[in-house]
Formats: sequence, structure tokens, C-alpha cells
Amino acid sequence: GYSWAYSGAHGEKTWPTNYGFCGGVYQSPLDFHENILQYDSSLRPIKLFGYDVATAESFTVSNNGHSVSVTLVPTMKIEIEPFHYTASQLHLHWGHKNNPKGSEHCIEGRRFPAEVHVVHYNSDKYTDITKATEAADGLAVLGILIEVGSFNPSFENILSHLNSIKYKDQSIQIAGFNVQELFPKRLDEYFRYEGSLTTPPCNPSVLWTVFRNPVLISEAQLFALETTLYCTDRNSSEPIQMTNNYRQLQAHGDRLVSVSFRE
Ligand SMILES: NS(=O)(=O)c1c(F)c(F)c(S(=O)(=O)CCO)c(N[C@H]2CCCc3ccccc32)c1F
Ligand SMILES: [Zn+2]
Repeated sequence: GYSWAYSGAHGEKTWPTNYGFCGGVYQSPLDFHENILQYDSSLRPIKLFGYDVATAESFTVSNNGHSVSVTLVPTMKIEIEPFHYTASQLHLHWGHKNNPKGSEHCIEGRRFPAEVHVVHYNSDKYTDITKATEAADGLAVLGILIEVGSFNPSFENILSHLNSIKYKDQSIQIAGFNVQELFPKRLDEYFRYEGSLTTPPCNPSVLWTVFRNPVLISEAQLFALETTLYCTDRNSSEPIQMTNNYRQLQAHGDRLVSVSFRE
């Protein structure tokens, strides 16, 4: 596909030129503000299966030029009634050390320091993520907002390896770990809406679940995320730092956002 970026000549204003969906409807991310939220008592807690991955298994941690991504194992699944979705990968979005606010979703206009996305595809209906991405009901992404607080040992499973994947297309293998440790406690409190991939090709095929409660990582852990990676490969003559890899807020259109909690 065409090259795209979060700034410069291929920044998000140019995405619709080469990726039609990016200029279309049902785009993500959104701001979760009061007058578009609607309590939905039918929203059940998110169920995770196989998230406690044995250390004998391995994940691939990669710099794909847009984010740090962790390739997951297909025994990891979630249930969002009535379907089961198989995990594919997780990745992060963050800001810049001089403006440490890089989440994609916002709450009442507030952008959080960072955000984790765990990408799944509907494995009851589709055989692989490529086919699922083409379908309006193909993907389910879990969003976890990140706030600054105490040091988080679970995130070290990813952050301790950033120095080994500084440049685009570098990757390493890490031992499996309990990916649920990256999640907030309350899997029953979340925002829910129909949206899209937040990167090209921006397919409007994502059932979004963004947990209400952020998880905490330390100032130093956030700083490492903001200052270690490059979008460019190791021998690039013009290295570009990987910062502010979040898409601007998109129009709600006629969409409401459901919430699983009352107050
Ligand atoms: N915010 S987001 O919309 O969740 C989101 C990203 F922001 C993001 F950067 C990625 S990426 O790291 O793959 C780089 C650009 O595609 C993805 N990948 C998904 C897209 C659909 C195809 C596919 C196939 C296998 C694994 C992952 C993915 C992504 F879904
Ligand atoms: Zn994402």
C-alpha cells in the first residue's frame, strides 16, 4: 500500500486520497462526551479466554513504523455476545515528551497520556483477520486508557524491549505473559460504539470497547515510550522519531456511544 504517517507530507489529512474509507463514515476515534452517551443495561462484562499465556509460548514485539505491536496467539479470545473474537495483535498510541497526551479516545475532551489497543477478529464468522477487516462486523478492538501513576511491572513485558526494536521492521521474541495484567480491573465498565480502524485503510469494521478506567504506568515508563522508537529504519539518512502516533478525533455523525455503567 501507500505510505502514510501521522505528520508531514503523508499526514492524516492526506489519508483519504489513497484510502477512501478514511474520508468516510463511522470513523474512529471519538470523544466520549456527556450528550452522546447512552446507558445500555444489556452490555455484559467482557470475557477473556486464554489471556494467561504460558512463558513457554512466545510473542513477537515489532516496530512496524507506526507503533510498537505485539503479535498475540490465537488461543487468546474474547466473547462479546453472541460472538467469539480471536486476538491478533496489540499496539500502543502515545504523545511526545513535551506534550505527553497521546491517547486516541478522549473522555469529556480529555486526552490521556497513552492508549493500548488489542485487535481481535470475529472468528465465528471469518477465517482470518484479512477477510474480517473487509467486513463491517469483522473486528473487535479493546481500548485501554493509560494514566501516569506508579510503576507497572506488567507493561515492562513490552517496554523493557523497546531499545531492541528502535527502528522500523525490527522485531524480537518475548516469552508469553498474562496479557490480562495490562487491563483495568473492571471489565464490566466500558464505552461501546461502532467505528473504524484509526489507521489506514480506516475500514469501518470495528466494534469498539474502551474501558472506563485507565491503567497506570510510571512517568519513566511513559518517557521511554515517547523517546525510544523511530518510524524510519536503521540506515535511514533522515531518522523520524515515533511520537504523537494518534489520529485526531472524528465526527460522531448520528452515532451514540453506549455505556455499560450508570455512574
Ligand atoms: N488503532 S487500530 O485501528 O486498532 C490499528 C492501528 F492503530 C494500527 F497501527 C495497526 S498496525 O499496527 O497493524 C499498523 C497499521 O495497520 C492496526 N492493525 C490492524 C489493522 C487491520 C489489519 C490488521 C491485520 C493484522 C493485525 C492488525 C491489523 C490497527 F488495527
Ligand atoms: Zn490502535
